[in-house]
Amino acid sequence: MAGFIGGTSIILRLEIVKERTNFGQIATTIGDAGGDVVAIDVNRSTKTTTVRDVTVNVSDQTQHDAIIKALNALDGVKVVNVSDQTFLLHLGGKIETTPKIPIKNRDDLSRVYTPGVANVCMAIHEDPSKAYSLTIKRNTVAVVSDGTAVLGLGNIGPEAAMPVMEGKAMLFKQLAGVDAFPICLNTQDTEEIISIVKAIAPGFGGINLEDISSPRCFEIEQRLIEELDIPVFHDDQHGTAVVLLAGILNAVKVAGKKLEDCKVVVCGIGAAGIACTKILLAAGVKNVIGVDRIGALVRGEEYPYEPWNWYAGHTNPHGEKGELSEVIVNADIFIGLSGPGVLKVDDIRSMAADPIVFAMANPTPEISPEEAEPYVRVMATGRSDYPNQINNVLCFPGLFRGLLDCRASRVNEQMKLAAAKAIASVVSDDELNEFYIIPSVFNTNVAKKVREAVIAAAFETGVARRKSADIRGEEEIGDKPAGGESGML
Ligand SMILES: NC(=O)C1=CN([C@@H]2O[C@H](COP(=O)(O)OP(=O)(O)OC[C@H]3O[C@@H](n4cnc5c(N)ncnc54)[C@H](O)[C@@H]3O)[C@@H](O)[C@H]2O)C=CC1
Ligand SMILES: CC(=O)C(=O)O
Ligand SMILES: [Mg+2]
Repeated sequence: MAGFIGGTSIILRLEIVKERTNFGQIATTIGDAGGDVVAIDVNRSTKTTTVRDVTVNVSDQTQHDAIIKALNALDGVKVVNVSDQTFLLHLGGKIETTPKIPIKNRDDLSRVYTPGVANVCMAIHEDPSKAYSLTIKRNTVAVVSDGTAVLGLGNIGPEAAMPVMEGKAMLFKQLAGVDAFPICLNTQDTEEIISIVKAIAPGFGGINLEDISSPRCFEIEQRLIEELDIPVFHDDQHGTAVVLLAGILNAVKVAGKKLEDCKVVVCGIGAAGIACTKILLAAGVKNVIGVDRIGALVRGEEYPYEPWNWYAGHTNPHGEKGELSEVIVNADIFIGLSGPGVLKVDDIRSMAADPIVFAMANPTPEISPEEAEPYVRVMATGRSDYPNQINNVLCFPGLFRGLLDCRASRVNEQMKLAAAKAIASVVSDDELNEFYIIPSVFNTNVAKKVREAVIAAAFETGVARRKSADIRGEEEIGDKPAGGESGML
């Protein structure tokens, strides 16, 4: 098995000679090696042997290897096979296309396909806007990546990016009824990516750019916004920023801090770090310091990377210089969008009272909650296995549901701020506490509230292309598209 990141659940197929050992011994051996037995199934049994499938939670590759070694050393036990539940879940991919109507006979065939379909094609040819009512366009989003900044794993290529994009497509559908297609491109050339996305756009109601490294992601997004008439949204920038702001709005309430007075250190000044900084500045934060591998970004320095020159010119008002450990002193908030293990316990100890730490690098945060928790007031990560998951999944499903339903031409700042406030508002003041600053991904109110906020902002800012009366209510979220198109031919 390939090495794995983070905890996982493995299934061990064990052939056990009944006379030589018993299951108690096996369970003890697994436990002593650090594993947690969570399920046992009998696969087959004879008079002398039993084959059992034992599901075990393991925290890392070392523990995994230790368990196998200890079991193989037991008299009367043979490890026949080891499978990983996460890999099993990915076999054959995670999504499929399902027709909305069955083709039962020749008559159906002649309508959904040729010759009947030709009339529909010609109707769209005469009025291309009918693509919204007569094709899947009104409910589709392309999730486009080139595999260059996949989570925090880096440039791992388009094939390796597919599982993430399939996962995003699942979330789009389950949380907001949006049909999303994973599209991973075998090119890292900015112009080529722009031209490919423009070429595939006719079949889509929106474009979600994902895990494209900076600075190319900025130009790709900007050019596509200018050159396409459907909304284009780089999730790692804006989705992350929206959810970050939602979490910060609630975290400062818990910690009794005023956002505008906070000193904020952002580590990792790439796509997500820059967008998160921009939304914090827009929300009134005055003292943000950006830190990347070269240390704090300071006004007056010349950086080879253009976005950093902009960044340095708009942040760090007191010109603080140095490494993360130097500029984090007396900071109220740390935001990590860099990589694993960047933040140390001593860094947190040097922060102001009641520090807020958002270690958002995926899949391994800048510091583990176990290490940080004794020293922080509020701790959040991007992961689903800890409290306070700050992840763009809280934004993109509801945001695109809203964009598609009001047929917005673009995403603007007002929509992003409205979405952030909507997410924050799902946690009521009564519920708010250190371990619950952000709603769960499974809270169905999140996508509904984000959708409503986005639609309202789209109408206020004049980017909605449907009449408000044409848009049906929120009860549609999660089962089918909310667009009421029947009378629109
Ligand atoms: N929780 C969430 O919703 C999200 C989390 N992320 C995470 O944020 C991280 C960055 O993502 P992107 O901005 O898309 O990537 P990016 O490649 O555009 O930027 C990453 C930046 O972090 C810097 N960096 C890396 N290691 C560093 C270190 N040890 N010290 C200081 N700076 C360091 C890099 O130099 C680069 O400027 C990834 O781990 C990603 O998983 C990104 C988007 C959403
Ligand atoms: C969550 C996400 O989009 C990322 O880590 O890249
Ligand atoms: Mg991403």
